[in-house]
Amino acid sequence: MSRIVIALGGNALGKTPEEQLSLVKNTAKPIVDLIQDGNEVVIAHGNGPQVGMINLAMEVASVTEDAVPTMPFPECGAMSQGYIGYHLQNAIGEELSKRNIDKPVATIVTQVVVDKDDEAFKHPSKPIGSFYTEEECKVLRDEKGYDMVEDSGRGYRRVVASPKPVDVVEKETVKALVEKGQVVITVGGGGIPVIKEGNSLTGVPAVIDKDFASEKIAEILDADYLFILTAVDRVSINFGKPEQVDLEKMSIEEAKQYIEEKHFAPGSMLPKVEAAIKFADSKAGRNTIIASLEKAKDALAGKSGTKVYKSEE
Ligand SMILES: Nc1ncnc2c1ncn2[C@@H]1O[C@H](COP(=O)(O)OP(=O)(O)O)[C@@H](O)[C@H]1O
Ligand SMILES: NC(=O)OP(=O)(O)O
Repeated sequence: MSRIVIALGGNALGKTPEEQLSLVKNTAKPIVDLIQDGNEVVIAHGNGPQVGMINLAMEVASVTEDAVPTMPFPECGAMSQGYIGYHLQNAIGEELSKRNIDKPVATIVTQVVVDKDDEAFKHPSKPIGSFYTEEECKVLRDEKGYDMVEDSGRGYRRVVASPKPVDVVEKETVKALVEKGQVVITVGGGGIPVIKEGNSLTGVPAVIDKDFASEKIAEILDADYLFILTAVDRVSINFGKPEQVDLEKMSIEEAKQYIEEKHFAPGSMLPKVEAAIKFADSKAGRNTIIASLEKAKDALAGKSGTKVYKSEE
């Protein structure tokens, strides 16, 4: 039996409520496979498209409707956790019931402490929401003051600050539930970023990378594995080129070398590999596996995915 923290990527959730409701039924299956095999599973997920959608909807509505107040960004992050968690916990609960596994599933609204002096606040880098044309991008920049960037030839997207996670506020609650054998969904969307001053926590307008937040909760829970589940079966070098090589494993040293050689795209594979290195390096026996959602069970058996490990093991 292993304790596994799973970070779910965008392909597990889709972009619209209808798409999400349908996709999470498939997402639940490989997760429940791991639970059925006796593993303790904790689930984290992204929220880039969802928090962008919620924030934009609230902004538009607050301008056009007197009855709708301006909704601060951290509250939009909290809404995204609730909305995604609601779909995920029901889908996982249903899949568990179908297999006659009696286990409660719950989503914890989770806050993650960040450093108010994190340099990331000066350099917005995390893409959220939809893709826009160049003309739409200009309108959003001028009228809403959004920071916009071109995203890998796919169009323009809004970017917000993405500070690193320092601590998880609700960690004792998560630990207690995991110890009781319950399935927990936590640090959704990387957690609601908060700054701690004295006894108070204040939300800040930012989106923490879910791969880094998943790594943080995996360390806190002393997990055996961090599973970063995405749309590709393995991490590659020379990705998308004729000489592409899909990797079964890489040591921390090799991974760092590949980062220097720029094999991993910033904002997509790079944070996953960085989170993988951090977890594998944090304590002997801890491994990260970057794999596809569908092949999570094969990845645990060493038949799929890319394992990132400490070389002396
Ligand atoms: N070196 C690489 N190896 C494998 N995939 C890569 C690499 N560089 C970029 N990618 C792309 O990164 C994607 C994963 O990033 P992204 O879609 O942002 O993740 P998420 O699943 O968290 O939403 C893969 O599906 C792939 O298209
Ligand atoms: N919070 C976060 O990392 O979201 P995405 O995975 O959707 O970018």
